[in-house]
Amino acid sequence: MNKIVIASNNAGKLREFHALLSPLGYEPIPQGALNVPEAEEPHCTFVENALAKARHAARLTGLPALADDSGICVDALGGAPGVHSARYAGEPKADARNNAKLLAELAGQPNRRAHYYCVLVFVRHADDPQPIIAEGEWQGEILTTAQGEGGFGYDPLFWVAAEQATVAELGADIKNSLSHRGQALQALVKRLQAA
Ligand SMILES: O=P(O)(O)OP(=O)(O)OP(=O)(O)OC[C@H]1O[C@@H](n2cnc3c(O)ncnc32)[C@H](O)[C@@H]1O
Ligand SMILES: [Mg+2]
Repeated sequence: MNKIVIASNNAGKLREFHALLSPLGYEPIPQGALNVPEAEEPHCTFVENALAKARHAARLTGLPALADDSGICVDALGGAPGVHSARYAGEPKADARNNAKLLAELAGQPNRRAHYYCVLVFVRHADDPQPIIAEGEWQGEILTTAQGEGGFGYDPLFWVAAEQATVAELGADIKNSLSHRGQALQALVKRLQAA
């Protein structure tokens, strides 16, 4: 098995990585299981934050590491919350408060267009000079009330017209086959397997 430490503490992401990577012969290990504390994410781009998280986990474990930095970008809010999605409503991170803030910011706003964005960074070791980087994007709209129980984060508010459902109403397999994270992971794995 190819062990990869997943440089994330987000239970929703970890579930999705497990489902996506295990069938491909990788053994994803959450960084928390190896006592890696959460990394700083001080940067203003997703890719810089993902690189920082991947290097941090690889440095502390000696294993190859995969990090995900992602978020929701709302057109009418000029791309916010973007890289600040996890802490949109402040500390501590909380999906319910983030969703409530997003609805409040968009009250009365007819333009509900948004996209999820995900960048994945894989490093073979902490100082890897050639990280593998892949990205994915998923277009949708922000509803005015939450619908569905699945997924995590902003999923109950994110409407996918092609499925006539919010992401929280899609099964995990369908989400993984369509999502920003699923798309990025497919691209990353192709590059990993070619390397
Ligand atoms: O940094 P790690 O430990 O991976 O976990 P995190 O939750 O802090 O992750 P990010 O810093 O990348 O912030 C991403 C936020 O964007 C949102 N998000 C990203 N992908 C999502 C998805 O598939 N469904 C719902 N919300 C998502 C959600 O609020 C996440 O907390
Ligand atoms: Mg984070």
